[in-house]
Amino acid sequence: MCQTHLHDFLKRLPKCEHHIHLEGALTPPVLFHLAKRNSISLPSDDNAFSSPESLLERYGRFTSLDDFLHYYYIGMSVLIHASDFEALAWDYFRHASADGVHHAEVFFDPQAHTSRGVSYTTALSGFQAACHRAERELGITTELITCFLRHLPVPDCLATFEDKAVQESYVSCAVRGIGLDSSELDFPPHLFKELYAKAQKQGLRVTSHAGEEGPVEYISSALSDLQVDRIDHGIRLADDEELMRKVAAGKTLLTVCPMSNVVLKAARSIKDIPIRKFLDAGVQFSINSDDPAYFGGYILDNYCAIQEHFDLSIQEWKRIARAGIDGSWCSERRKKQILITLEEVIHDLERT
Ligand SMILES: Nc1ncnc2[nH]cnc12
Ligand SMILES: [Zn+2]
Repeated sequence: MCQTHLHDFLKRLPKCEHHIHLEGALTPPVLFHLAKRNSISLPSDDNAFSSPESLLERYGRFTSLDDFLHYYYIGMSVLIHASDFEALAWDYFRHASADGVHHAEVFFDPQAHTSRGVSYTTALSGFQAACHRAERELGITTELITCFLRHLPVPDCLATFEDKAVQESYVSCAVRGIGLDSSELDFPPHLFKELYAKAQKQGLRVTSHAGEEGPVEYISSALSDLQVDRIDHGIRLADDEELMRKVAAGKTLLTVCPMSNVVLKAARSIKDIPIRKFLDAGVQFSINSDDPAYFGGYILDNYCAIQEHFDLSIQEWKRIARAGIDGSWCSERRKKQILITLEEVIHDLERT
């Protein structure tokens, strides 16, 4: 198939996105606009903040996950009102829709907002408004996931989890599950055993970032200590063949983010991401954008980057799309609808 046809096929492929931090959809122009409107001063001792262009240029030189997180937490300090959160998420959903996303399970970081005096309800109500609009106007179904910041003390995470407004959002199913993100090294999953046990007891779905910068042992700890349904990133899984076979047999979904891994130096290049090993071992994975405003691309850019470096077959793409549907936390009815679209796209392609 020629490149134009392939790009068209990848665009039409119905996608489920499982690994996108809504705060990571904050582009430099929107960041500067909100800083001005909300009278938030950006660091004056860092030249990167002199203009949206210089900030974007700095994003191209991240040296590690922590180097990125420094800018990520400063960036989100401009989010104050529910309408800011709504505009941010809506901007993401419009891109996602153009890229062929049918279902999106999106992360946000409550502690990064409550710690600077913005209430959980403010952030949640803005995000929810955008989710409802995405369903109404774009036909994208959504689930919200609260991520806990692993660099903060465990008691902080537990207190946030137990907070009345947070609990209400779980009980009402406004939020479907929990995740664990931020600096990975030195913050192993087992520290959060109590949090995850509580979440599961309440019937929440659970996932965790593991094996992004951290070693493969963090993946086994997330599986055994936290009993996660999914692993976010998980590229270090290829370092342990036995665990890789176990993950494949258990059909645990990895939410892989290729462009993120290269930009944050978790992988030297796209070709070093173990896509071929995962396919050969039968590991289920989806392809995601992580923080699209920071890593230079949305979900379709990530699909195209994988195609460019691995030259996958139509049937391999079908397997990836199918794994994304199976590993989603939406209803069985919704999964069936997306599956039908997938069959139609493949059928159309095979006819031409
Ligand atoms: N790639 C990533 N890893 C860990 N925490 C994050 N928060 C936002 N993006 C992240
Ligand atoms: Zn992430």
